[in-house]
Amino acid sequence: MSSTILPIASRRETVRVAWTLLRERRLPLTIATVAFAASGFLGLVPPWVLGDLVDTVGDGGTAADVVRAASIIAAAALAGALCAGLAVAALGQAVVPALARLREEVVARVLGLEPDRIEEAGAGDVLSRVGDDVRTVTNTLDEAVPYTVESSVAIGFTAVGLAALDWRLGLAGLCALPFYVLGLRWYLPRSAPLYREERIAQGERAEALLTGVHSAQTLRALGYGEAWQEQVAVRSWRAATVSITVFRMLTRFFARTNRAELVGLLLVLGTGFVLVRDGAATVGAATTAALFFHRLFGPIGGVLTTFDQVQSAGASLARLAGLALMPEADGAEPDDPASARSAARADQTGLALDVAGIHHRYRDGDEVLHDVTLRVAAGERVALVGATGAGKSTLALVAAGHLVPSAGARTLDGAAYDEWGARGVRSQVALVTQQVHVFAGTVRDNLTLAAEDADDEALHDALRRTRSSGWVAALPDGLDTVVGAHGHTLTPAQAQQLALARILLADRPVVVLDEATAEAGSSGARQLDEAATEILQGRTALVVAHRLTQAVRADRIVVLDRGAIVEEGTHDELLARDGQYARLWASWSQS
Ligand SMILES: Nc1ncnc2c1ncn2[C@@H]1O[C@H](COP(=O)(O)OP(=O)(O)OP(=O)(O)O)[C@@H](O)[C@H]1O
Repeated sequence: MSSTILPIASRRETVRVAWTLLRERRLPLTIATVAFAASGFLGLVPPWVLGDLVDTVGDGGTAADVVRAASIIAAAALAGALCAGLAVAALGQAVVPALARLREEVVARVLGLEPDRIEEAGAGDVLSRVGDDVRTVTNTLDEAVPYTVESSVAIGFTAVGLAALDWRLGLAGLCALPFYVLGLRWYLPRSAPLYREERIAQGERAEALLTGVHSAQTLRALGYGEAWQEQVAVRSWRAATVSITVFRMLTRFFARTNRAELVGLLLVLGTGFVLVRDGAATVGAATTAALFFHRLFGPIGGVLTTFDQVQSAGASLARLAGLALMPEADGAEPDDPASARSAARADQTGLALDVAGIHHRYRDGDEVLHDVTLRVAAGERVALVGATGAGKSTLALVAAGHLVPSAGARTLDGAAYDEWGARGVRSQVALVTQQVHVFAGTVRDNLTLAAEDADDEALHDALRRTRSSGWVAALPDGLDTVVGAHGHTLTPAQAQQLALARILLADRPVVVLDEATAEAGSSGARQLDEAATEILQGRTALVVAHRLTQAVRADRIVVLDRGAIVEEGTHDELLARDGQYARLWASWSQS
């Protein structure tokens, strides 16, 4: 299940992460503590003054006594509100920057995740952590945490005040405690797993929706549209069912807290009655005790009702802390075998790439690659062809090191991918996929991503070789034109050409090409084919030939059918064999 693949911090680790973030904010934390305590103390004043007033009136007090009592209550309420406001503001000063830092760390870790790790975990899990979990923790810190702290302080002061009136009244109030504890003991073991289940169900629903939205066209083209809708419906219903179960559990829990309140108040009133009857306490003191206990309803209810929110935020915080505690982006460092090898092989043309016995199954899906073994010799250009859904892109991702296969071995220049490390492989193998991203920035920024130190001459050379010089020169500011989300919009073919130019600048010995931007026969396709020919020159290349013209020029063509290699040879050999490639070629040529 997706949630088990990315780490979740233990309770101790979560507390450690929270404390590490909070301890730099000692001053606002101290102010918050003092202000909360003052507000808790001031909250005792109204019940105490009212109880006192009962005795005063009983002893023949005047209207002036009532006015005095009302003034004291108003002043205490005002001061209490000011202290509570100050406390909440100071708490915000402490926790908001801490949360911002946690969010930054989480985002940094997510950006550093290897694509195959995200693939394995499911983008939904990652997104629900940086989205839902951050939102849950933020909302809880905004409302539930200040409320919980304020309520807890009020409970503490009121309990002490009750006992200070008369220890027997304190004891009577204390008798309600086991009922609250029983309620919590009923609630806690049920709530934590239910909240976790709710979060997982929400993550899976988000993932199903996202996949559906991003791959709508492909799913429809493959005839999976309805099946996927069914999947989304099943996951949505599951998320809704879990939420309904959570709601039911909360209702039963509230019934238990009401029972505890009833028991406590009856006991305090009964004890007060006995004490007054025996002359051990005044009516005023008994009134104060009942008001004290009644005053506990709000804070206790507050703590209990926010308990679930705080617990739920705790679960979210553990998921965020799990990401924050992950080591920073893994991979091989410059002095690892990757660099040593690349230095040793710098004078040679490409590196040999081998995949052997590859099987792959996407999460919850059928196997899409079955025992694929393929060698691309150093400097060789191999084209992968096959019908839609045959597994070409999957094999390309596996070969490029962007997807860890379910089984099988991969080597580069004779050394296993594990030995190279993720960064090591990436330092040798460039991948151009069907999803090309134009980064927000200038054309120059988009190019120098691949080679920071490239000068204008190198950039222009890369543009020329990828047939992009013309349209880049025609842009309002040439190389310095801002493109991407808020800039000049590039056509898909232009974006693809930029991606190819980046590959030239990155200068990797092995290239895996899986682009399908341009329609066959269009001038865009011709230019892209020329650009591709240029970047594959002198490199080991595995090319997913979406347009069969890309296959004709390959040294060898490999035909995939339903996840298995069924034919291999040159264009002429395969045409002569009159098998699957010949049929694909015939239908391609006619279209
Ligand atoms: N991320 C994914 N999650 C689940 N299944 C996937 C994923 N990507 C591909 N598949 C499935 O794996 C199978 C092979 O897909 P793949 O994209 O590798 O085929 P292809 O030959 O490249 O197809 P095309 O020419 O349409 O790109 C298909 O059944 C596809 O639905």
